[in-house]
Amino acid sequence: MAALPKFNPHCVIWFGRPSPRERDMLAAAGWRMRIADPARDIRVGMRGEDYVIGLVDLRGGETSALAALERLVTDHADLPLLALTSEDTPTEDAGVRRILSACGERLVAPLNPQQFGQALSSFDVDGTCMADDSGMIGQSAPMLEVHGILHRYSRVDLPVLITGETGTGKELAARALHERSSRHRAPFVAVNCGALPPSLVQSELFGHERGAFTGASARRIGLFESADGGTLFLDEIGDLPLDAQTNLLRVLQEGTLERIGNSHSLRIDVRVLAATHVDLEQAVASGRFRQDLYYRLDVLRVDMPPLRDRGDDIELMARRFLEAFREHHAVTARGFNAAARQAMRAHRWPGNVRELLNRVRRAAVIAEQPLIGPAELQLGKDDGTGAGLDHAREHAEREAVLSVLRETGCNVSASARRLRVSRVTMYRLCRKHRLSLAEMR
Ligand SMILES: Nc1ncnc2c1ncn2[C@@H]1O[C@H](COP(=O)(O)OP(=O)(O)OP(=O)(O)O)[C@@H](O)[C@H]1O
Repeated sequence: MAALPKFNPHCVIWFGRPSPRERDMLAAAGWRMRIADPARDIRVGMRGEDYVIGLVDLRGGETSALAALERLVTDHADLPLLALTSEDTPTEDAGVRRILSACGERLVAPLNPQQFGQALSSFDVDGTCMADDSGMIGQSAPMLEVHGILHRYSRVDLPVLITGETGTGKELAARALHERSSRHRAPFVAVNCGALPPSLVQSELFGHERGAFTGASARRIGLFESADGGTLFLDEIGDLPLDAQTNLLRVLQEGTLERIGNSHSLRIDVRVLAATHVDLEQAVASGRFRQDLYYRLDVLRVDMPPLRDRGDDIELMARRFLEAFREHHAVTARGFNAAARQAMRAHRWPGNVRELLNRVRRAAVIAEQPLIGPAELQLGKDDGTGAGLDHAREHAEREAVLSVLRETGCNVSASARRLRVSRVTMYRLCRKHRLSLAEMR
């Protein structure tokens, strides 16, 4: 069980019906429990020095209980809340979404003692849920979906393909999968396939014997062997040369590998997670990626949503990034003004979370006032209105180009005719909005 919060005594108020196993789990972890009927018993809060967390049990999803739970989260905005859902929770229901977004963290039944302990201990002294162990922040609907998927996928040992634009947190998602899995005590090894020199990829991944090739002066253990018992994360898998793809396929099919210069097969127990920001189906079609390997890797898939689709998470993350930066640096900035918040909402974030992190850090360094404005974030004019309108126009233009390209199957002449622009302008618009015709076709 993970370390529990330092507060003592600590109590979980369970709004719903815990099972005997769940009661035992809490008791074993040293937590007291109070069971409350959300429809009747909603007077909760701190008693003396008690540290109280509310657990909103959304299993079952009966309408009357949901309405009471929604009232509860509204009336107790100060109470740190944890949501518990199951597969039958109507997560698309607007009321359920409101409840989930008010909760710092969501757990999916059946509860596992370790994840439960970690979730409880992730509440800080102010009762704010920080992030899970992997550091993944986000409570928007697309991120709640990702958390749910990661939770389900962490319980099995199959490969996972993680897709998404650059900087959306694919590596973080891979770490979360590892940390929530039964392999979490064994190594997590991450490798960027695109950064490995093609001539060394095989020996980096699978290792080599002394004298296997010129320059191999000693035996070398490959990354697969280093990750034995744990997880190997292959980032930018689309960049893996074809010969290495063949060997990777063999490891996935047979669970064995051979070091270069040694024909002896080694049995290996590694869960492979792979990520890509390019369209692998396109790479298969153009012969750059083995189809059989693609099918092996694409058993389970996680699509990381772009930051621009994550709503309030943008501001939440910006605040957290600023807080984290302030812990180690003496800076004046301690928040964001309304115009900065508006500019952040309007920006399209092509570099996603990495871009947000960098803009916040830079702004924290240069800001001379306690509240950061759009200028420090380099997001347009300080009044916010101009920035918002410009971005809205850009956004509308991109959406128009994208939708006409989709309708015409990326036919440039037909798209140009529909938008009443020349073909040259059509190409210019695609470049401007970073729409790759090759990848979209
Ligand atoms: N949900 C999140 N909460 C907090 N930090 C995040 C989140 N998502 C991403 N980050 C941070 O953003 C940065 C980029 O994340 P990461 O490297 O996982 O993205 P990626 O999709 O793997 O990028 P690339 O495609 O360039 O390899 C990292 O510093 C990471 O810690």
